[in-house]
Parts: sequence; C-alpha cells; structure tokens
Amino acid sequence: MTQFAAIILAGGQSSRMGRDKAAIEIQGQPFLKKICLLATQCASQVYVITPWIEKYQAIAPSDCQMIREVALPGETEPHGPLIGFAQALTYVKTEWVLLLACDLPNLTESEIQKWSSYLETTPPEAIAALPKSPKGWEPLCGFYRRRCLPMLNEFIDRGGRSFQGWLAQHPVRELPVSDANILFNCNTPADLEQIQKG
Ligand SMILES: Nc1nc2c(ncn2[C@@H]2O[C@H](COP(=O)(O)OP(=O)(O)OP(=O)(O)O)[C@@H](O)[C@H]2O)c(=O)[nH]1
Ligand SMILES: [Mg+2]
Repeated sequence: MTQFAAIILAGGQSSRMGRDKAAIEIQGQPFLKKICLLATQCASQVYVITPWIEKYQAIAPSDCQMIREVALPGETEPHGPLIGFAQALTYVKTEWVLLLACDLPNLTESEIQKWSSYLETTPPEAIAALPKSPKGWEPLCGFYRRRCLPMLNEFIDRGGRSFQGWLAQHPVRELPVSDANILFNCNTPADLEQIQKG
C-alpha cells in the first residue's frame, strides 16, 4: 500500500458559520481534532497548516506537526486554501499527500484507505487523485503528488488563487465515492444542525 502524508487546512475565516469552525465540538470533539485523529490513522505524518498555531496546538494531537502559515508579501487579505496548501507541501517527503479541510465530519478511515489503493495505478501525468461531486472536483478531500508544487507555485505567482482554476489545467484522476454523504461539508449553522440531529 502506498504511504502518504496528510495536510490539514485550518486557516479559514468561517464567515458562513459565524464562529471558528475548527473549534466547534461534535460529540465532545472539536472538528479539527476529529480530522487530525482520522488522518493520523491513515497517514505516515500529519501536518496542520494555520496562521494561528497558538490557538490550535491545544486542539491538535501532539503527534501532528503544526506549520505556521505566512502572509504573502504585500498581501493583507485572507489568501485562501491554495496558498496554505503550497506552503505546507514544502514539508512533505512522501510522493503522495492527502489534503483535507477540517470541516468534513462524515469522512471515514475506510474511504481514505480505499482511495489510497488507487494511488499506485494513477497515471504518472496526473497531479492529483480526487473525488468529484456534481459541482466539480473536491479539492480539499483528496490526494496530490508532491511534485505538483512547482506547477502550483507558478499558478500562484501568476495571481491564481482557485483550486478549480488550477486543477482545470492538469490531468487529475477521479476517485470513486461510496456515498455522497462522505463528502458532506459543514459550512453553515444549518449544516451543523443537520449533523447534530444525526
Ligand atoms: N491554512 C489555511 N486554511 C484555509 C484558508 N482558507 C480556508 N482554509 C481552510 O480550508 C477549509 C475549507 O474552507 P471553507 O469551508 O471555505 O472554510 P472557511 O474559509 O473557513 O469558511 P467561509 O469563510 O465560510 O468560506 C477549512 O478547513 C478552512 O479552515 C487559508 O487561507 N489558510
Ligand atoms: Mg467548507
């Protein structure tokens, strides 16, 4: 089975939720902790990329490596997940890395293990292996090749900030999804209420 690292993104504004999503507890466990523990079960090393290390190191398990995200020169606005990913990717040593948002409460270890079994047979030209939803690629819940970093940096240097825009320029392998619910993304108070109801 292919070994891989994992990167967890924890630097969003949570503007739709209205409060910090990473710290919201479901069954007594903050979102960020839950996704870190899941990643730890599957990946050889887990990195958490965030501008707020002090706030999150009490939440993330101690075997996860915290990486401090830095602002780009001349930029003060929140820069979004693509740049966080590029900064974290410089730490990765394995050929493949699993990128995860912190707001994926239904993702399971068995689904990740199933997806990882596709890595070995993914064509070398594919920069990523990702699930798809009717809206397009799910860029924050899937695998990337470490060697995509120079292409990613080039896209960012030209002003690119969108995963969909970047992925549209490269071959990507589609990963099958057992159940669409696995990809459920908790963005709003209504989403939260839905998962709390069970
Ligand atoms: N490190 C890092 N993570 C980010 C950044 N922007 C978003 N994320 C993370 O990416 C994942 C998906 O982001 P969204 O669901 O859009 O979350 P968000 O940006 O906090 O929420 P909205 O403000 O409502 O869009 C979450 O885990 C966020 O924490 C960023 O600039 N840096
Ligand atoms: Mg989201």
